[in-house]
Amino acid sequence: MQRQNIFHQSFEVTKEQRQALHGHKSYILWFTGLSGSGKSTIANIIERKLHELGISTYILDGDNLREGLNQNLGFSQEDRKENIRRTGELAKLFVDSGIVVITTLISPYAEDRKEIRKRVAKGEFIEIYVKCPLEVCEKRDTKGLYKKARKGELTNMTGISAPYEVPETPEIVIETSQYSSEECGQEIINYLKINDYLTY
Ligand SMILES: Nc1ncnc2c1ncn2[C@@H]1O[C@H](COP(=O)(O)OS(=O)(=O)O)[C@@H](OP(=O)(O)O)[C@H]1O
Ligand SMILES: Nc1ncnc2c1ncn2[C@@H]1O[C@H](COP(=O)(O)OP(=O)(O)O)[C@@H](O)[C@H]1O
Repeated sequence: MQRQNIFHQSFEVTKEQRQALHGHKSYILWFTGLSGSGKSTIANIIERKLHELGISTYILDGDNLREGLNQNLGFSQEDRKENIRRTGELAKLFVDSGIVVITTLISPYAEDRKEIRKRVAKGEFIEIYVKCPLEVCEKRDTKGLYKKARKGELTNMTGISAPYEVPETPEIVIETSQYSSEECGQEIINYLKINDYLTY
């Protein structure tokens, strides 16, 4: 990899100026959790609520990114690492553009999530652990993936044949087997309000 002839370019308009134009801060709402835990459902609710509050948002969804930007990646530990790294870099660019970016990747490895936290300024990485027991996710099985994994038709399935490392100190934990999706969404909005994330 040739990095020695690369020169970082700076431009006149700053992240802070873009944030001021939008009228709010920009940051990453990084959802992490098992397949079927509720990441996409809650992200959808959050985006709607933020949109109604006049906040500019964008969702980076794991499945959707794998259709394009990350289409050459599978589900080995190495590929997941690259998947998270690329998505983290993309999310960082969204933050620089002044937009609130919501990511909904399983992101099962603690180290990969920590790397992204290190790449952005303090307070710009809000880790949201979507907590839900494997048995509940498996019962939901909205995509039929757990069934396939149990039958041996799908390898490296998170929670079954690949690990999920629970976040140690996430900013927010939501329990989707205990509370309704609206209640979980509201909990995140409350966190953002209390911690002054909804204004500039
Ligand atoms: N083996 C295996 N394990 C887990 N998930 C699988 C697998 N194969 C396909 N899928 C589908 O891919 C979605 C997860 O992709 P991600 O990019 O979020 O995964 S990761 O963060 O790189 O671990 C995941 O989406 P969610 O169910 O929304 O989590 C599935 O739709
Ligand atoms: N409290 C809840 N929060 C989120 N999803 C819930 C909840 N209760 C039931 N569900 C259901 O669980 C499923 C979660 O699927 P999804 O949001 O696609 O999960 P993920 O993106 O983590 O794979 C959806 O069918 C949703 O309707």
